[in-house]
Amino acid sequence: MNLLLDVKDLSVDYGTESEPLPAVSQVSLELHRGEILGIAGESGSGKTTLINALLRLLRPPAVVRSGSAILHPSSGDPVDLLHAEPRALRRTRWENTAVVFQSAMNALNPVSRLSAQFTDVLRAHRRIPRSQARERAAHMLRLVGIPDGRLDSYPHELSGGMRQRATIALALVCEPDLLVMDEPTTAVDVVMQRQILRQVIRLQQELGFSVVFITHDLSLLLEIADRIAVMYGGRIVESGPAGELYRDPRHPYTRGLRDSFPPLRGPMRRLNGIPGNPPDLRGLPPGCPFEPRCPHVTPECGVAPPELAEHGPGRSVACVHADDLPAPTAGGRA
Ligand SMILES: Nc1ncnc2c1ncn2[C@@H]1O[C@H](COP(=O)(O)OP(=O)(O)OP(=O)(O)O)[C@@H](O)[C@H]1O
Repeated sequence: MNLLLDVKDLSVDYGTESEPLPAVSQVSLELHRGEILGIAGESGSGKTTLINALLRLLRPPAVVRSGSAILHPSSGDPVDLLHAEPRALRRTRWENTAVVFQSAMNALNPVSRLSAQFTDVLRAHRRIPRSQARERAAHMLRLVGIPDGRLDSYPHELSGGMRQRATIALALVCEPDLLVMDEPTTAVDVVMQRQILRQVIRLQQELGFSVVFITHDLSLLLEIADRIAVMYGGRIVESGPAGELYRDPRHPYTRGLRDSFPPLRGPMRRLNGIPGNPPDLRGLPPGCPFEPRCPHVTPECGVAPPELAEHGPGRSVACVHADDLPAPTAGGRA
């Protein structure tokens, strides 16, 4: 089976009092083996809440209201990620799923040598002798360009970029099927950002895992992702093949997001921010959540939140104007 992760109608709220905050609403997505899925959206659009729900890392007051998330690992039975018992969950972590967080550079234990951090994880999940675990650690570090001589270094003895790469190598040490990366390049400069992206793509091609990559920067996703899902106000508002979605966004928010960041390749162009602020999730308008900021708003936008509907092969858009989106105004791009 080619499908690795199947998420259906996932909704997550914060707070259980009378007016909960709907951080993620009815999100459905599929991730195939060997695929890199990018999730983009402004701060507060629900990206982190979504992946924390999938990794079972949500803490109160977060509550999963509804939905399902099934992982189909390359070996073993499917895992119901939202309901797995703690033992099954422990097995799934590192073995099937791994995560690199926003603060990847600080994710390593500062008082433990790299070798110890790798062997601890390996010996908790594989019954292998320490010498073999050490060999595997050295191999993984070599894969991300860190020489054997650094195996016994402490994290503070490594440069920021090296720590970042070591964190990625550690996440991959048990050969997970799924690597989740939440803004892993936010803290590094653009040169290092590109190096890390290239490395992730190379590792992915070599080891064959799937990736969910979260960022607010759509142009960065164009470099790495096969498919992109754009979130706004806790919902997926557009998804599709990365190049197509970037070249021809059908949702005004996707267009705005694209035009807010400089492209990593090609000529410089004028940047246009999205006017207004992200929505207050406790007081969403009755119609499209993007309506108050949308340059193409018409009366029908205010009636009901548009459904995420299919628009051509592999593409879905939640906008009543997806088929007749006017050309961008001066300064923007076609
Ligand atoms: N612990 C919490 N309690 C209450 N509300 C929260 C909590 N964590 C997040 N939220 C709210 O949930 C919404 C979604 O937040 P989330 O962090 O998932 O978005 P995000 O897209 O990942 O943003 P960022 O890029 O800043 O991490 C936001 O409105 C946020 O304020």
